[in-house]
Amino acid sequence: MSQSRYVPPHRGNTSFARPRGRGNGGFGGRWFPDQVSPSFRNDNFDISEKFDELEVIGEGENSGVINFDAYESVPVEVSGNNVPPPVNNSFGETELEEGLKRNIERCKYVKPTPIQRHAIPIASAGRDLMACAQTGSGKTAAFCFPIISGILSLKARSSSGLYSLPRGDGGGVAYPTALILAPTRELSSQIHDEAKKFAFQTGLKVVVCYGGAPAGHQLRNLERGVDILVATPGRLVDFIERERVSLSKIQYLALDEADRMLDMGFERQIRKIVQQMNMPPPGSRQTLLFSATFPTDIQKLAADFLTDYIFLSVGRVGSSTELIQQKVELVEDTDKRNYLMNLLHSQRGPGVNGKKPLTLVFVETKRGADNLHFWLSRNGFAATAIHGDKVQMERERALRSFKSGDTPVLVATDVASRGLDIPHVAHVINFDLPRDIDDYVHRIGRTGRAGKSGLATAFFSHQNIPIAKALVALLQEAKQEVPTWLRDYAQSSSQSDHSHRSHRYGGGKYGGRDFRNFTEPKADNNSYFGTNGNGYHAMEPYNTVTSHGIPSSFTGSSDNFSNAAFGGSYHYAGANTESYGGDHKVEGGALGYASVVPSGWD
Ligand SMILES: Nc1ncnc2c1ncn2[C@@H]1O[C@H](COP(=O)(O)OP(=O)(O)OP(=O)(O)O)[C@@H](O)[C@H]1O
Repeated sequence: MSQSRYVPPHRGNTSFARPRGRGNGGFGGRWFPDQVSPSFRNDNFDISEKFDELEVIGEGENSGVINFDAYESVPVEVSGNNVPPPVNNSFGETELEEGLKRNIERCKYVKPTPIQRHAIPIASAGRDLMACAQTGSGKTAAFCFPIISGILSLKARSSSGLYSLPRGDGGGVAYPTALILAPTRELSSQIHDEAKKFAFQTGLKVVVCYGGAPAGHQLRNLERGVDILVATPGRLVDFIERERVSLSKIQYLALDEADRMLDMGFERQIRKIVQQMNMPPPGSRQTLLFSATFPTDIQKLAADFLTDYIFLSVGRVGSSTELIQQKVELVEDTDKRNYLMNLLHSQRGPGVNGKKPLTLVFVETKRGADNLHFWLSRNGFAATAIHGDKVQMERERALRSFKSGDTPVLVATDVASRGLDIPHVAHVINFDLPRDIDDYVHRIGRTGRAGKSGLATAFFSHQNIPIAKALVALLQEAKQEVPTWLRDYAQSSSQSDHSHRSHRYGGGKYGGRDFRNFTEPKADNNSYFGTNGNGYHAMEPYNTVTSHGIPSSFTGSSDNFSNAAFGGSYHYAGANTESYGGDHKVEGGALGYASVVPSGWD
């Protein structure tokens, strides 16, 4: 892809009315030559070679060593009214507060990543934002920086008597100014750590609340006051209902993995938190939604939480980064274990810096994770497992032991698929492919982060035919080799069209653009898009700037989603409860719709 300069759309018009926002031995298992599956033996794919090409970096070395060139050629699309221009090449150009800038330097962040270049000025200008960028490209800082900076400037005004900024009422109720929501305990803990680093010595208090850990300690932290609260939805609702947290002073709301947070399972809780618990409405708070994937139907739901927002996509939404080398192997279910064993054995060698490359193995169910973990251990592999049925201490222990390299193989459900930033993950293996292509994108995104290369191998069995078409589209887009047999499956699946993904993604295309620009005009568009005061009219396309060519064939999703997705009732196109095997739960929702909670999620 050729590089091209981004031309800001409205250089002359960047002022906004709202004042507030300016602002080891693990692979030494037994070798079973007789168990090598014939297809593996005959395959040209020699994984040990691939590993020689991979960079394995030291703990914490992600910071400051981003290979920015890897991100320069990605397309950037931004749409909305009066879009603030991006900064060029340094954090110095941003309007971020000095205390934060010092911390950015301390963290060795030399220059902003593309998502940061665009998102920071937008969010600093007080604008609502729906932002998408590839996995591992620095989204956490992109929403943390403007929030931290914004609160710091609020505090400056507060100390000069211009503004009152409470943290707590002294009577045990905490009043955070910013709320960052994330879907899993581990991710919220990670965001908390990051935010604390960036808020170092600024006087800001960052507190985290998540389920599975004793509430007492978290409550004591809250009692001491909080500026930025990072939370998982369940624990937060609990604390609000116990009147230990009030959202009435929220000025900033950020949803990380926003599409997941608004998808089935979480949407009800998020609506409760955002719309039914005294949080200031859109327009009186700033809302930032971030993810690597943003299906069109979820974009539409998300519009309820935003006002006059800017849509920003860096890299095609839902696409995987070209930094990850993707392989898809045809492996029947009965062969998967042998295949895996061969892959793990072939990852021989000491690795870089004496560290073993870490391998993350995704499976579909919690029971499957336990079984595979047990089998690997019995066969001499230093492995551990993480899933939603494990108690928090076990989850933390598993992650620690994986990160340290003591158990360089981690078997996981989707609970580990989103957001986790673990240095050294060199290989992601989809032992079971997910049903949803977005989950695949997030899973493989645990490698190839911050400009580093990575490897992802998927075991494709006949059960995965429904995802074939979307997988082919994704591989093509990421300039990866597409096996002929996979193309054939994709072809046959589109003929029989039994893929529910095709409903959601318009036949394998991704919801990669601001849905406001390509929704079919309808007579009742204004009311159709809800009562959120967006002032949005779908007939008039938003100002859209694309930094360089998005292929003309790429015209967004041809959604077949149900109109009902906008109201209280939500229908997941094509999904029914039978289609979810394993240990997915179906819950009757208070709003009268069924919610499917996939295994392993909090
Ligand atoms: N400007 C920067 N300079 C150097 N390192 C950076 C910069 N921005 C982010 N990083 C590092 O890049 C890594 C990936 O960032 P982050 O976890 O925010 O990615 P992400 O886009 O949120 O990924 P995901 O979609 O998986 O959640 C982190 O280790 C982070 O410290």
